[in-house]
Amino acid sequence: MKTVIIGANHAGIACANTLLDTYPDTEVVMIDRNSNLSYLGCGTALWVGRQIDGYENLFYTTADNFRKKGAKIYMESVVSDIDFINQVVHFTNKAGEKSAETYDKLVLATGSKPIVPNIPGKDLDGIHFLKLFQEGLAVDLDLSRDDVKTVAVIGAGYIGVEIAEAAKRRGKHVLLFDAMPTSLASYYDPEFATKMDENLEQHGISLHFGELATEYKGDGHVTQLVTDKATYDVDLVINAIGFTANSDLGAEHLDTFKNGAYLVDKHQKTSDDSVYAVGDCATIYSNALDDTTYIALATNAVRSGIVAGHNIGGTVLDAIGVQGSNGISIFGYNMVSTGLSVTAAEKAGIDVDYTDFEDLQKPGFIKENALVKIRIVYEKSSRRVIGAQLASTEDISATIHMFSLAIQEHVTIDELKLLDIFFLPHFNQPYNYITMAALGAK
Ligand SMILES: Cc1cc2nc3c(=O)[nH]c(=O)nc-3n(C[C@H](O)[C@H](O)[C@H](O)COP(=O)(O)OP(=O)(O)OC[C@H]3O[C@@H](n4cnc5c(N)ncnc54)[C@H](O)[C@@H]3O)c2cc1C
Ligand SMILES: NC(=O)c1ccc[n+]([C@@H]2O[C@H](COP(=O)([O-])OP(=O)(O)OC[C@H]3O[C@@H](n4cnc5c(N)ncnc54)[C@H](O)[C@@H]3O)[C@@H](O)[C@H]2O)c1
Repeated sequence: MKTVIIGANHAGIACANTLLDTYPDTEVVMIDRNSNLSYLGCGTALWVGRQIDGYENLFYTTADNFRKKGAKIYMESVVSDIDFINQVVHFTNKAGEKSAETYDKLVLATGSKPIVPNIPGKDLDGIHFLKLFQEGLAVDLDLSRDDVKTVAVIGAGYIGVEIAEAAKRRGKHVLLFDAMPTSLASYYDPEFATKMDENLEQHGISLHFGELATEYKGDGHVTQLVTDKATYDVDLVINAIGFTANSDLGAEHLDTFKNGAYLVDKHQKTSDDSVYAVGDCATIYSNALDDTTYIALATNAVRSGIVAGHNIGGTVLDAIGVQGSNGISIFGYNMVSTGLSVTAAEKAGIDVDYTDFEDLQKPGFIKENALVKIRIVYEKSSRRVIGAQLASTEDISATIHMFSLAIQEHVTIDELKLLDIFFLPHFNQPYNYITMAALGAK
């Protein structure tokens, strides 16, 4: 059995490792257009903001590691065409040489691409995206220039907020724009997102929400950003208005979701029996929505790669769906969420209620202590938990995993009320915030 994997980043790597480690008789061929693989984009803001020493440790494997395991791997090779009928992948290397590989099974792991704001001036110099390692390098280099004083970040989602913090840490004047009225609006309800907004403002970031960029101006290099409200002098722009699936290769042959992602089943199989799709180029099943959706996260990429690897290798393994669990930590303020916010649930047509609670993490007699804010979202009719949000300067990150499992297992808000949660003053209160929030549910 010969498997060709197009895309050797997180999803493709997870699939290749599963096949190579568990099914040694499988022949694996990997093809990627990039010169590097396994870059953890989550570290870009950390090294650009000088919170870690450098980017070297943000790569967790190499092409040679795959060669050692017996795979054939082509880097800097762009797949231009797939003959799905004869099962052949055509690609071209950096030197312009054309090659082809036949397959028994094909894995599409081509990931995502940043959405480009289609406005005048978008091709000026000094306008960046932040998907690839190389793009992080370019931003880092520009931030090192003394004449770059003002940075505009378009999009206050995860990438935008993280890179705004990084640019501020590099001493720049930072303007952060979003079409929505708050930052992080896709992940948190306004009661939580505004806490992050206060945090950003307290650290000197200038917020421009509900404001749309309409034009970039400059003579070769960007010097001004025009929005529907004002014109700003800027030296650098970073676009971060979301990702969409990179699915051009198979879009005509395979069934796709509304954003173009390949529609996959529980085995990561597409509408073609020989073709699987994993990671950001594929759909994913949301247990909160109880429906197919699109969530671009490295965590989902890895899990879906493992599922495809086992099914191709011969072990039937069903994907169990995801909750879209996520987290962010900005200037020491931590926020985590899973499932749906009230806003997202309403948008999806789910009738929900929610319960909020806020208290110190630990008993008052403990000095190192901080407020924790929690919201649990549940469906009115079934009372199943479908979302949770937490915010604190304490590390509350592990709590969200429990809510992720609760959503996956259809736990109701009433079942959470008397859940056995341990108490130790070093960690939490006897009347801890999860129990108190659950008990407060209508
Ligand atoms: C700045 C940043 C921070 C992030 N932080 C987090 C985080 O903290 N947590 C989290 O869970 N997620 C995070 N993400 C999202 C995460 O990086 C993506 O979800 C993840 O990279 C998806 O992995 P993937 O392998 O599916 O796709 P990709 O990483 O997009 O990889 C696709 C691969 O396919 C190759 N390819 C595409 N087309 C072709 C072609 N025609 N021929 C050959 N090769 C091709 C590409 O070169 C690439 O290597 C972040 C992303 C960014 C950009
Ligand atoms: N900490 C993490 O887990 C982490 C970190 C970085 C990236 N990621 C993932 O990578 C993917 C891409 O991140 P992202 O930040 O680009 O996307 P995102 O979806 O997190 O945020 C995009 C933001 O852009 C805004 N927006 C959309 N169109 C706009 C427009 N025309 N003008 C102004 N604002 C506009 C949206 O309201 C949204 O707030 C996401 O799936 C994200 O979850 C995750």
